[in-house]
Amino acid sequence: MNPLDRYERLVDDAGAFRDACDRRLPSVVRVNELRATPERTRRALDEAGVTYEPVDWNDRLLRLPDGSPGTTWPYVHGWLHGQEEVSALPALALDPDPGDRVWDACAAPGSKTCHLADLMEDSGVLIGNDNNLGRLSALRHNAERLGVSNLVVTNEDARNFSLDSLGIDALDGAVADVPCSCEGTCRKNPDVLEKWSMGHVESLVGIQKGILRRAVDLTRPGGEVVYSTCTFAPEENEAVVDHVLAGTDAEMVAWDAPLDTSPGITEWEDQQFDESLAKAHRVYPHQNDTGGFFVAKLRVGGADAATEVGE
Ligand SMILES: C[S@@+](CC[C@H](N)C(=O)[O-])C[C@H]1O[C@@H](n2cnc3c(N)ncnc32)[C@H](O)[C@@H]1O
Repeated sequence: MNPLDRYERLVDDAGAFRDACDRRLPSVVRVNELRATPERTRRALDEAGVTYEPVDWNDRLLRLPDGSPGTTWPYVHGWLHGQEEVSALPALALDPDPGDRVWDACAAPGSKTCHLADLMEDSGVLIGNDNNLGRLSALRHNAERLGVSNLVVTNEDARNFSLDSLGIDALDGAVADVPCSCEGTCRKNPDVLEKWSMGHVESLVGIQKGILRRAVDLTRPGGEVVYSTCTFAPEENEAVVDHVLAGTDAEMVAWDAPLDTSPGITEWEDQQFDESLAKAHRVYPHQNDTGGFFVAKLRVGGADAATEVGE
């Protein structure tokens, strides 16, 4: 079975959705402002003869029609980081402040961690965690090349993560960019569709719920948690967030995504989800010529939450 068949009834234009899923994904880089401004970086690319096109919804992102930037000197010097356009959404959604204490629960190889560090102006404390030691070396390499110095790297199962050894009582924010069935990456890895099974989806759901729940539990009242996946499967998206909303005092937060998206769904097969799941964003490949993505932003509640966020 091709899992994309399941989503044709969710999208506005099933033909355009399927066509986009069959097309190759454009190569994209993010300008790392810890090293250089977007203007200076564009000038360096001009000097190096690298062709680029601006991404209309974010001037820190550039499309490279001729492919990978890996051998250009602005890349080697950490002015650029190759990452999918939609992969910029979690850090933009969390929008951390300089000085914040932020946890990236599933951080490797570090695209979102390094973007968070950029938005935090390399200050505060950023904890990049992943349970896969091999992938953590890529995170460390990326952080070093991009000049990130506010990062603590940890190698734990995010479901049992503790802040005790870090001397931090609670987080200001967290990103849970969880392991998923990766359907939305089919434009660069068509294999994901061939290997897809409902059993695999079901095996991920418990892990996803555990990681998001831990992120909520570690975050202070009024702090925010972003949950993201690169899959379309509602079982891994709305159903996971719905489960955590029901078991905690966290609430969905409306967030204006800077590109075309569809709202999160509130029913799927025989399941109903909280109406507030409509505040989540689904990104389908044909909407912006990107990969597929899901992002939900939650605010942690509790007695102090309203005053903490100045409401
Ligand atoms: C979608 S990838 C993260 C990509 C990363 N956020 C980035 O932008 O570069 C999911 C990651 O979760 C990690 N992972 C899987 N199960 C985990 C767990 N229980 N605790 C922590 N990390 C986990 C995987 O090793 C993988 O690196």
